[in-house]
Amino acid sequence: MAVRAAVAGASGYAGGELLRLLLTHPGVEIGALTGNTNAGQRLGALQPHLLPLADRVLEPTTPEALAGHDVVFLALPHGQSAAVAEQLGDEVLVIDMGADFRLKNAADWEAFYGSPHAGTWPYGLPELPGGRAALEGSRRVAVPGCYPTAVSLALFPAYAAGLAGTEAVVVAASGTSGAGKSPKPHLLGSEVMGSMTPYGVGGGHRHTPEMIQNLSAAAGERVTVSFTPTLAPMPRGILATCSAKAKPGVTAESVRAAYEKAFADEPFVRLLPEGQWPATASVYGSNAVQVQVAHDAAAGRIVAISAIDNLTKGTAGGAVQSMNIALGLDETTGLTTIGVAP
Ligand SMILES: NC(=O)C1=CN([C@@H]2O[C@H](COP(=O)(O)OP(=O)(O)OC[C@H]3O[C@@H](n4cnc5c(N)ncnc54)[C@H](OP(=O)(O)O)[C@@H]3O)[C@@H](O)[C@H]2O)C=CC1
Ligand SMILES: CC(=O)N[C@@H](CCC(=O)OP(=O)(O)O)C(=O)O
Repeated sequence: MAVRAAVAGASGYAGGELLRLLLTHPGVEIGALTGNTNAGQRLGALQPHLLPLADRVLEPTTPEALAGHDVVFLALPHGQSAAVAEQLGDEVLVIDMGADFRLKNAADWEAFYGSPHAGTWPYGLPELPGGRAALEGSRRVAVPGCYPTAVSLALFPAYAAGLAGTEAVVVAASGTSGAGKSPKPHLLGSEVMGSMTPYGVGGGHRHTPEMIQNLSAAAGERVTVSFTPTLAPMPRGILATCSAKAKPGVTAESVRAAYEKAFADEPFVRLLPEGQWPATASVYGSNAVQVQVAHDAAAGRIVAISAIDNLTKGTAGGAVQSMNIALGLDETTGLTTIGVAP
């Protein structure tokens, strides 16, 4: 029997991508769709690509609208999820696509998000060591941020195998949908087209503590991350270029072997054949993650590169993958690794 799922934030980018995936998920029936300023609007006016839902009308995000569902997805801005979640019963599976429950350390949350910490939920990145076990049977899931998904998957094998030094350096380019749908002056078409710009430079980006949390857990010691995000003139996609010092004795073969072992049984992560490099175009609209790794012997560094679709594996696809695990469904149900080209 299908589970009934509500989506709060159905008018946004993350909510829209989630609905695109849920529409073809055989185990899900789509229930209430809620918004904020767009409550009362037809979904067809806001998400014209979701034709089967065009005549559904958005309700306001209230406990009454979200009641009576087996699963509630929260695709709301940071800081909005906790108040909604606490009105939902413990038996409902609540999947937060925002940041509210991702961090374990309250001081990190307060420093980067500037509000009291709401708590910590099981983290929705099954590929991390112990990741699946944390999600099985859970009724709460914190979906990772898009950059931490790309960066953690690129680097954790090197840390889990004890190959990498504790100071990681990451430069990642993201498509503009990562910033959400609400208008922002630096995201006007004429500002973004034909240009690339860094932002959040110097340790200021709120995804930094989340990457540190994941990589430190894999390493078993504190890892630091120097993270520079970059805005790229494309609607979707993240390309993360990550590196760390290679520990003494590391070779190209030992690095390759660690990555082959980490991803051997992963349905969504593809370690590319040597000489082939990840590309955002290859994962567009799919839940796939492309990874490649190299040992730069001259510089003494491990260089790992990943590509994801920020809206799919980076949020909505990751949310569906975690839902499947929490509900005991096949993890890949409703998800594809098949991209769109050209
Ligand atoms: N975009 C991305 O690549 C990723 C996004 N996420 C996370 O997903 C969440 C949603 O992001 P995204 O879809 O990009 O953002 P959008 O700005 O595109 O959408 C925000 C959604 O939240 C609703 N909303 C805004 N304020 C409130 C409120 N006070 N109460 C209830 N609903 C509200 C909006 O409704 P309305 O339009 O009706 O006002 C809209 O549906 C965020 O937490 C984001 O961090 C996570 C990973 C990647
Ligand atoms: C291009 C762009 O602006 N990206 C967003 C990341 C979006 C995301 O996935 O993160 P959250 O879920 O934590 O919001 C940013 O850098 O803030």
